[in-house]
Amino acid sequence: LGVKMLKKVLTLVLVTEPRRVLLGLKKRGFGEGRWNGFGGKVEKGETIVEAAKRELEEECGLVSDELKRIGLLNFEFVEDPVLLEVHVFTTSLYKGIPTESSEMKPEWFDLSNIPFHQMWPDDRYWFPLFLKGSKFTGYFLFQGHNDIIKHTLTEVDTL
Ligand SMILES: CSc1nc2ncnc(N)c2[nH]1
Repeated sequence: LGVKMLKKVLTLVLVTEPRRVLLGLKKRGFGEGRWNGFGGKVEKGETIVEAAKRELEEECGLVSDELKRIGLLNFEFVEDPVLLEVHVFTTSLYKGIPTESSEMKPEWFDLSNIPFHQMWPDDRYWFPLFLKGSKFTGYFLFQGHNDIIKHTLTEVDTL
């Protein structure tokens, strides 16, 4: 059996206002054409939270001092020996105006109108937990980028 060796630590930030959430349309690369949260890799010498704040500003121009940890998601792709460990954050406290970047085109979505058909398929599972304010941990095994062949998802009190 192929042993899953590599682990990539990534961040994902969901910016909310009372009745809407900010998502970014990925313009190129991994997840292109899907509405994503904002985030990316954790560089050497920065903490996970620092990375989340940096990526948020780089990808849509928003600066937030206060990110709240809400989830830990692990993704595996059967074709690829890298485990993605994604630290999920949310904030409603930020400065700036969502601005298109080379990576992302930001747009606000009403909470009753999340474009799940144009998002990563795992979102349908954990977004409802995020929207009701739960903390969660999950694991999703993908076949390609569209099919989830196995998953676990647990609401937790502490991460
Ligand atoms: C690789 S699986 C994945 N699900 C996601 N949901 C929302 N935003 C992302 N960047 C996501 N990546």
